[in-house]
Amino acid sequence: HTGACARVASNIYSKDLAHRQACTMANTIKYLGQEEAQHIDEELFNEYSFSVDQLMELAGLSCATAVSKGYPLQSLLKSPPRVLVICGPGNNGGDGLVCARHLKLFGYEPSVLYPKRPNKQLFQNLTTQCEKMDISFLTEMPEADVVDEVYNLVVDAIFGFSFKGAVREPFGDILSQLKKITVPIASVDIPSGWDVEKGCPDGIQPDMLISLTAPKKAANHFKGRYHFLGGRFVPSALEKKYQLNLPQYPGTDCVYQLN
Ligand SMILES: NC(=O)C1=CN([C@@H]2O[C@H](COP(=O)(O)OP(=O)(O)OC[C@H]3O[C@@H](n4cnc5c(N)ncnc54)[C@H](OP(=O)(O)O)[C@@H]3O)[C@@H](O)[C@H]2O)[C@@H](O)CC1
Ligand SMILES: [K+]
Repeated sequence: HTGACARVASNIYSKDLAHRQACTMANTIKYLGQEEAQHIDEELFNEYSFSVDQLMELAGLSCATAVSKGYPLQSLLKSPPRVLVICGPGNNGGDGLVCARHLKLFGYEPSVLYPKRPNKQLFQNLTTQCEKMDISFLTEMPEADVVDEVYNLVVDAIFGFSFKGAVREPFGDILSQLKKITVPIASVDIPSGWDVEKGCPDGIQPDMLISLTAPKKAANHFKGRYHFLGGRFVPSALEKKYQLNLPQYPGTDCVYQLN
């Protein structure tokens, strides 16, 4: 009888343990490897028929929203509320252009540095939209001391999850200036120059990271103050397939603060 009770108890215990483990798993957001991030990206476009413009708009809006939460207008030390947005040659740079446009609508004064522009209609359109909204485009990267003097923060939209290998110019020079600045850096999806999975101990050290769709493994090495999740566009079937375990975004918000 005692043995039966113990067996029942241990059965209950192991079921309880399994349940708790499942709950813990369910609550643990997945950090993606580079290939997995690229597969999800392809699936969103090919299987779910989203267009790049759609997802980029939501991604860029998430970034501007996260910036406005971490660095509200009234908290900025320098007036006018200038922000430097640095855009790279791929979709991460496109997110930056969208982010700049929303920052302008939120009352910030963004300036964009966009040194390597792809010859694609989407990026030309995003550039025109910014120009028509009186967002200035810089012709070269300011020195670190000028950045510190003029801008309240820098949005790093240089490289995202497709970055590989040694940094090529002009981005090497830009990243070396960013390592010297003291104003905060808000990185879009991945701190630029970091290996997407392993990070980069001597790379830039952003104060904010906005992970899009789901964090990438590099986010394990992020030491800044604010980690936001953005890109609230993942259909639940896709989330289940990749076991992303995304948290519930509050209400209608487009960002979720992870820490
Ligand atoms: N589904 C999602 O989650 C969504 C993702 N979105 C966003 O897209 C981002 C991924 O975009 P992506 O794939 O276009 O690549 P990205 O990382 O911007 O960079 C590629 C560019 O960088 C270049 N390059 C690479 N290595 C280099 C090096 N060492 N040194 C110098 N250059 C280098 C490379 O040049 P190439 O090799 O072609 O010469 C290419 O031009 C993702 O992180 C997120 O922000 C949202 O917009 C929408 C939904
Ligand atoms: K980035």
